Amino acid sequence: MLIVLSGPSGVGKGTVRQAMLAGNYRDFQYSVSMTTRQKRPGEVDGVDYYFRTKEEFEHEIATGGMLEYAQYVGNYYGTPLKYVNQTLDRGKDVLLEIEVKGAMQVREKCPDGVFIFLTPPDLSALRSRLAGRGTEDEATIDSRIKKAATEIAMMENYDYAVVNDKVNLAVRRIERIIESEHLRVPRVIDRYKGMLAKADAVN
Ligand SMILES: Nc1ncnc2c1ncn2[C@@H]1O[C@H](COP(=O)(O)OP(=O)(O)OP(=O)(O)O)[C@@H](O)[C@H]1O
Ligand SMILES: Nc1nc2c(ncn2[C@@H]2O[C@H](COP(=O)(O)O)[C@@H](O)[C@H]2O)c(=O)[nH]1
Repeated sequence: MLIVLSGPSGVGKGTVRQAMLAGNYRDFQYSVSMTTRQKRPGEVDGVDYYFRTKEEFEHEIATGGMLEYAQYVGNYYGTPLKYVNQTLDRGKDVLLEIEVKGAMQVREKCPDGVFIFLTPPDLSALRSRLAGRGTEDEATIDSRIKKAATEIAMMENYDYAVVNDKVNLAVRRIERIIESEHLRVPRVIDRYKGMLAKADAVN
């Protein structure tokens, strides 16, 4: 199952994902994105992002290497296609943490994905989270907050909205969504088809 988690910058997507991976629900693989933005202190290439030049990123786009991509506050961000395909083929859930324009491209290509929008309790919480993170200057925080309003207006295109008031509560809400999505009859039938195909191959 492809799980897409969006929400304005600073809402806490990365924090919630890390809390999920540190807790009981770890049954998904995180897709590391590619970006042309500068590495922040402590970020590691291949772990936080694949940090690439604009030319390298554009080469990936031109050669069909991206599932989706978008420009966000002056930089490219995108999802490498190969990892997503390989991981889904292995029967694992994949989590994408991406902004709204990219998510809508994924919606077109993978309509049976699960699209979750993480919202802040209010815009002032968003600003104080971004400021508290200390990774952007004041002007960049302003650009990101400005973008947040249009991003929140895109929420109607998602399947679920989750408020990130408290990290542990947001984690629980997302886990419940994933668990019940796994029980949807078309997905269960798909899993049975896979099992039956394997049994046929053995007999
Ligand atoms: N529920 C919460 N309550 C208070 N602070 C939070 C909460 N969730 C996250 N934060 C804090 O908000 C800041 C931004 O969180 P985080 O980096 O996870 O956001 P993000 O949505 O992944 O941002 P970006 O899209 O820019 O990567 C961090 O300092 C984090 O510790
Ligand atoms: N469309 C995509 N958006 C992405 C991807 N990876 C991250 N993002 C989003 O970009 C902004 C800014 O991120 P930051 O790390 O510079 O704070 C944020 O909304 C991310 O979710 C991607 O692969 N595709």
